[in-house]
Amino acid sequence: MEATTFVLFGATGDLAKRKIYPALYNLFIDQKLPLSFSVIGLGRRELSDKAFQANVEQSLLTFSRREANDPVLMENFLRKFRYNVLDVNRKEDYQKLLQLIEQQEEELRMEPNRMFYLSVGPEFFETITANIHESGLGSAKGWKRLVIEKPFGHDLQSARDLNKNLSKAFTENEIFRIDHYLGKPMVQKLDVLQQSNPVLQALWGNRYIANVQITANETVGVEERAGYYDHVGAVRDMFQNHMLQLLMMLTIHLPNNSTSENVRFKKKLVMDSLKLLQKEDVSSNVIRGQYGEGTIQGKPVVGYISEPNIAATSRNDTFIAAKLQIDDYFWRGVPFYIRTGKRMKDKSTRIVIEFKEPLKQSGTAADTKMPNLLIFEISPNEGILLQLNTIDPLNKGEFKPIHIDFHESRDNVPEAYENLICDALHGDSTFFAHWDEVELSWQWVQPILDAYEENLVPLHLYTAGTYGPVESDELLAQDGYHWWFDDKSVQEIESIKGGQYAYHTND
Ligand SMILES: NC(=O)C1=CN([C@@H]2O[C@H](COP(=O)(O)OP(=O)(O)OC[C@H]3O[C@@H](n4cnc5c(N)ncnc54)[C@H](OP(=O)(O)O)[C@@H]3O)[C@@H](O)[C@H]2O)C=CC1
Ligand SMILES: O=C1O[C@H](COP(=O)(O)O)[C@@H](O)[C@H](O)[C@H]1O
Repeated sequence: MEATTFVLFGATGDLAKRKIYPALYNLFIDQKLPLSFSVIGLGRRELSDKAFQANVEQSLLTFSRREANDPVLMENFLRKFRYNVLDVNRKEDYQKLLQLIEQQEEELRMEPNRMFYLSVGPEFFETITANIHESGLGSAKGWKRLVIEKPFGHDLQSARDLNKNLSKAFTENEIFRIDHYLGKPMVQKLDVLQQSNPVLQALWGNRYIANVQITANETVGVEERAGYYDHVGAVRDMFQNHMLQLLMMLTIHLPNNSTSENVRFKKKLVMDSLKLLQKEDVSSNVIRGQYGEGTIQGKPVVGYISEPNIAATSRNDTFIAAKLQIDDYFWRGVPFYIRTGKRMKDKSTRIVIEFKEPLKQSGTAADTKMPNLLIFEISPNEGILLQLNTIDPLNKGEFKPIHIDFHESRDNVPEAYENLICDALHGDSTFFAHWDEVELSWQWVQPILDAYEENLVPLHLYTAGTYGPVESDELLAQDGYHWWFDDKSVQEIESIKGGQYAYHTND
């Protein structure tokens, strides 16, 4: 891998500590970092290199999933880290940074390849990229890359404005927009599973699939992020990015040995085919919710408007469920139900594919028969489960669902940030959000934002520790379906199977 200077804006922040340093450390242990690699951490506070390295070490001890107690390994890793004070608004700080980088590249005989990672608030993105451009930091002979964290805009117009400004300093091929759901190992496997298994390939589309359910439930509430979250809500925080990315990754049809260009092109096709909602239709296709007080894992929790720094009058959404339709050859007629919420009963991100029931449709008595389900467990557990029907040996004539279940041990699963940083170091943008799809995602979400703004969609209060407002069940019920793995469906299956079915986990 090519020599790289990893220039980290926001090196003293929360994301750097919790995700970026542990990811770099794991890549280092697995020998996936370039041999010639150095990190320059940036922030306003004064820190010596030693103090910075001590902070990095502390974050590894706290957050790394791997052992961080081998002193030699640790020393070798920390030696790669240096710190430099930089205020994003001070032009002279960029000149000092340029000198430091050039000096280091010369000392270490490194090619001038620079990866600029913006782990700072989005309000700084345009200032930083303009200064990288003007200062000459981005003009070296090697390659340059920009890694940015969501949010990529606040609505369609602001996303377009942001992109226009970033494009003045970096080309689209140089911009790596992180959506950490695209780094989750199961999400990265979705296309391979489809491409390399004819049994799945043959079933992939509207001929056999009745509906698809994509869920990302969290048990946590707003935590200490009121300032951010109360302005974005579930629709911007999770739906516009993570949830639509899951939809794209599941539904694209890729050729064998596809490239990042193929992925980008096919994702755009999916988003282009997504039926747009009119503002007036939002209330019949989208359920907006906000959590009230309740109990999570036996502990009482307050409602959203009683959380610290949230106004008692806040109408912010903490839950969204929506019905989407892809109007193309493969998916026409298959409803996609997507939901995500905070303070839900359990922590689970999963995709459930419910297959059509040919026996029921042809009028054959099959009351006890369950539909075939294919479930991709994305996190916190990773696995694939297939539900098939067989005959109950104790009660002939009755169907009994059986489960073919594969689960990956959590220890074997790399963190999303490891995968993504490794890909960015290789210049592979397959699992990053490309501008086309980001723009089309905002375009799809914009009528929802407008309808919320104009209060055209009711805000349903749901009890913390449940599966969201009952209205979200009705969204499926009107089409003859229900959410799988909520209490009702679990009981239904258990009553037939006579055993423990669900594998719910906690945050
Ligand atoms: N934390 C998380 O889990 C996630 C965060 N994100 C995104 O990542 C980004 C960073 O988030 P997070 O780490 O939580 O934020 P923090 O508030 O914890 O950190 C912000 C960082 O920015 C630096 N900073 C602030 N102002 C300036 C300035 N004027 N000049 C130079 N540096 C400055 C701070 O350093 P100093 O104070 O030393 O100047 C600090 O290192 C955001 O865009 C966020 O939306 C995305 C997903 C998850
Ligand atoms: O991006 C975000 O994701 C997290 C949920 O991520 P997960 O990997 O734990 O599923 C969410 O809590 C946060 O609000 C959002 O900004």
